[in-house]
Amino acid sequence: MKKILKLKCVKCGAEYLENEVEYVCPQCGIEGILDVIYDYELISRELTKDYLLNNEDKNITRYLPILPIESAEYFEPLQVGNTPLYEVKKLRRLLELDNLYIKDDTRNPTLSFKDRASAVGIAKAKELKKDVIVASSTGNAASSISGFAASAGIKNYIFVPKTAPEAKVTQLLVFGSTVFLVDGTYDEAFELCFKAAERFGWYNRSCAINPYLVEGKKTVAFEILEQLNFKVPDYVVMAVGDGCSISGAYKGFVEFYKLGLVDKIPKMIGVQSEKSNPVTRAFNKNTYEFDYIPPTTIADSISVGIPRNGIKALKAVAESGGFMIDVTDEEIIESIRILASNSGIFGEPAGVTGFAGVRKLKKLGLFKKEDIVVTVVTGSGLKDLRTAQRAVPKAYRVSTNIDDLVELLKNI
Ligand SMILES: Cc1ncc(COP(=O)(O)O)c(C=O)c1O
Ligand SMILES: N[C@@H](CCOP(=O)(O)O)C(=O)O
Repeated sequence: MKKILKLKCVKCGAEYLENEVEYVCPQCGIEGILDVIYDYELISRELTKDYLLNNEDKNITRYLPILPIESAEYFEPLQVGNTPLYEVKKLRRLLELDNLYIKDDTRNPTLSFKDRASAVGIAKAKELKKDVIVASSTGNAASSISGFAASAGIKNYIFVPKTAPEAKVTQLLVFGSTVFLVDGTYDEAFELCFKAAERFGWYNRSCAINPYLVEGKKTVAFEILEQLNFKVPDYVVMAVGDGCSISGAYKGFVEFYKLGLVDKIPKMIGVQSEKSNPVTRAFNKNTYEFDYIPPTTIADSISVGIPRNGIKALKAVAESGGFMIDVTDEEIIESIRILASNSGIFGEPAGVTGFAGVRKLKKLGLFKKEDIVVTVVTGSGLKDLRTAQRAVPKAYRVSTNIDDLVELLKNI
C-alpha cells in the first residue's frame, strides 16, 4: 500500500500522482508548489502514541511512516532533529511567560534547522538515483545540503549571493561543494540556480520547487508535541524568509492532528524583519500577491524580496488563527544577546528572529502569562559572528600582571 496519495498544488488545488510531476504544478508554474498528501487513515494504523513511545530511533527516520521516502536506508547517518526543547527559567522570569519553551535547532549537524529538509532531500535524491544536486541559498540551506551531500558522496553545485556570511561559505568549501558566489541578491541566485538545474537536469533542493523538502521541516512539530507529552502549545513563533519553515512546522502539527494524536493545532505566528517583510505586508493586505521591495535586513537568512513559499506561509498563519508580525533589526540584534546571556543558546540573526517576535508580542500584551509559547532557534550564531559582535561590548585587554588585573577589576 502506498503512503503518499497525491501531490496537491497550493495555488490552484490541482492534484497529481507522484510519478506525474517532479517539481511544481505544470498549470501554475513556479508559484504552484505541491503539497504531499498522505493516506492518513493508513498511516494512523501504524503511527500511534504507543509506536512513538516505544520507538528507540532518535533520528529523523523515527517518523519514516509519514516521510516521503520508502526506506530508512536512504538516509545518511548524520543526527538530525531530536533537538532540545528547553524551559529556560531566567527567560521565563524576564519575559513573564510561565510556559515559554525554546527549541534549539542550532543543534543539527550543520548548525541549522535546514538539516531537517536536507536529510530528506538527499534521501530522495538517492531514492531517485540522482547524481547531482543543486541549491540556491542565503547560506544555511546551502551549507546544509552541502554537508549531507558530502556524507552521501553526491556531487553538488551551490549558488549563494556574494554577500553570504564567510562562515557559511567556508562550510560549503570544507564540505567539498562547487560554490558559485553570485554577483546579485539571493532572489537572483535563486533564478540562476533554477535555470541551471533545468538546463543540466540537476536535482533541485530548493523548498520553493521541490515538494519533498518541507516534509523534513515538519518533523520539528512532531518533536515539539512529543516533548510536551502531546500537550499542544497555544502559540508557535517562527522566523519567516521564504516561508517554508513555518509552513513545514504547521504541516507537522496538522498531520499529528489528522492522525488523532492531538486534539488541536497551535496558532502559528510568523516573524519578519521590517527591512524584509513581504509576507507580513501581504498578510496585512489580505492578499496572496507579494510586492517587491529590495530586502536590506542584517538577518541575511531571511533577507528575501520574493518569498518563494509565501502562499504556504500565509495559509499556515491564517488557517491556524495566527498572524504575521515584524521586528526591527535592532530588536533582532538585541535578541541575540538576551537569548544567549540568559540561556546559553547562541543564535544567528534569523535564528533569534522568532525569539525577538516573542519579546515584542509579550510587550504588546498579546500573550497571557500562562500561555504555552514555543519558539524555534533556527541557526547558530557561529555562522555570522560579525552581526553578533554588534550586540555585545568589547573584551578587556589585560597584561600578564595580576596587579593590572586587580586594577582593572575595580572599574568593571
Ligand atoms: C536561520 C534561519 N532562520 C529562519 C529562516 C527562514 O526560513 P524560511 O526561508 O523557510 O522562511 C532561514 C532560512 O534560510 C534560516 O536560515
Ligand atoms: N533562506 C533560505 C532559503 C532556501 O531554503 P529552503 O530550505 O526554503 O529551500 C536558505 O538559503 O537557507
